[in-house]
Amino acid sequence: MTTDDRSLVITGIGELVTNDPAHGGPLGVLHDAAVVVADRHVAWVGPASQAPSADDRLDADGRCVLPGFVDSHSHAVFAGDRSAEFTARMAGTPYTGGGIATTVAATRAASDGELRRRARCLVEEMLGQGTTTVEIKSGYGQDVATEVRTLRIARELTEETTFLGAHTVPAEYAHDRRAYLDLVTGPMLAACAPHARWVDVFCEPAAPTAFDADEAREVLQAGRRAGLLVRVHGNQLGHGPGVRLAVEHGAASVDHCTYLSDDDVAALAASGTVATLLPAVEFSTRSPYPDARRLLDAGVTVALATDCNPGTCGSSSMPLVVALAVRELRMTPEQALWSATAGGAAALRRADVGSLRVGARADLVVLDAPTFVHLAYRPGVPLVHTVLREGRPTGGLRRPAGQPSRPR
Ligand SMILES: N=CN[C@@H](CCC(=O)O)C(=O)O
Ligand SMILES: [Zn+2]
Repeated sequence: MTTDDRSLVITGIGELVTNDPAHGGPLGVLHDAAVVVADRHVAWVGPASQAPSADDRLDADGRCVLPGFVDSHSHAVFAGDRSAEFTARMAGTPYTGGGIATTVAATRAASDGELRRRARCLVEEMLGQGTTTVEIKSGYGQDVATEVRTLRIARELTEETTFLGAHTVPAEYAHDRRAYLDLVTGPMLAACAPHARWVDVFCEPAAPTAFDADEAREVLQAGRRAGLLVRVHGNQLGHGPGVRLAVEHGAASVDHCTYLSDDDVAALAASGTVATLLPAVEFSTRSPYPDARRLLDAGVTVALATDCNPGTCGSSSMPLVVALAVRELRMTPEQALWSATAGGAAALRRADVGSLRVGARADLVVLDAPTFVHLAYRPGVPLVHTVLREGRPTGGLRRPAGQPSRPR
């Protein structure tokens, strides 16, 4: 199939989601469509009957094709396992963020090789489920050496890397938070900034080891001075200052947004900050879901992401997130798919991913389904047939040759 110097035409697309409003509606859906890929980018989109020829051809055989998912929030570099914490939570123990210390200890003790192997596995797992762009945070090192190690490994896997030294205050600084803030905003930031695009902070006064408004402001200001762009973990466990702080700092995104005041919603609606919702976290922590409809009705841009991490979301699956967004957040299938693709791109300030318009990166998913609605209609079913990243086929979860597709 396509290499850098060979073009590819994908024909037989029963339903094509472009996310290009020029084709109508936010999803820009075309039927009986074709896409031409050249030089790793989308070169042509239109009716199959008018498709230009290309060096190679892929017949989608009536399947649905959509932009690759953009998972704008993950913590994919870590060691250890917290399934026991999950079991306790299912028996009624609430999530407080305290378990992060368990992952910090395991991550510090792990070799680069182990961290790299585990992170690669997770990113491969994501790719097989249609995620072609992923953001990865540090935050399980919480010392200079381990934060740098985790960011270097993240950088091998994605350009969207985030410095989250201010995830929680580690145990050795529990009685001197000031000293940890000085470390995070001083030597740790200086060592990490070359490996990161973003700075993030867990601003959550309800969590004893996370950061309050003044502390979080200090972290974001230092990150900006170091040339990093801002994103924030906020309003996950209770009402608080996270959203206001994110808007005040021109953050690309504030993530979680479970507990919002009317002022928070109004501030988001008047800002360029995306609200990123992470419903697989509420699913995995048995917590109340965020009110997506309230945000959408107010005109806030909403993204959906996994938050894949060992504590609050063991899932790497954007199809699961889309299904939860429809079932539990009451988003329409159209809204959920947009938020999981174009919304994620907005949350990462990326114009080149999240859509299949001419000039976009040729990141696309062929679903073994006639319509994207099946992502929510058939939850838990491996519907991803083929994934192309930058025009190249990936291993994905392709059905072995000769095995019949399920009826569409
Ligand atoms: N809220 C903070 N951080 C992660 C959870 C990290 C953990 O519990 O290990 C989150 O986004 O949910
Ligand atoms: Zn997170």
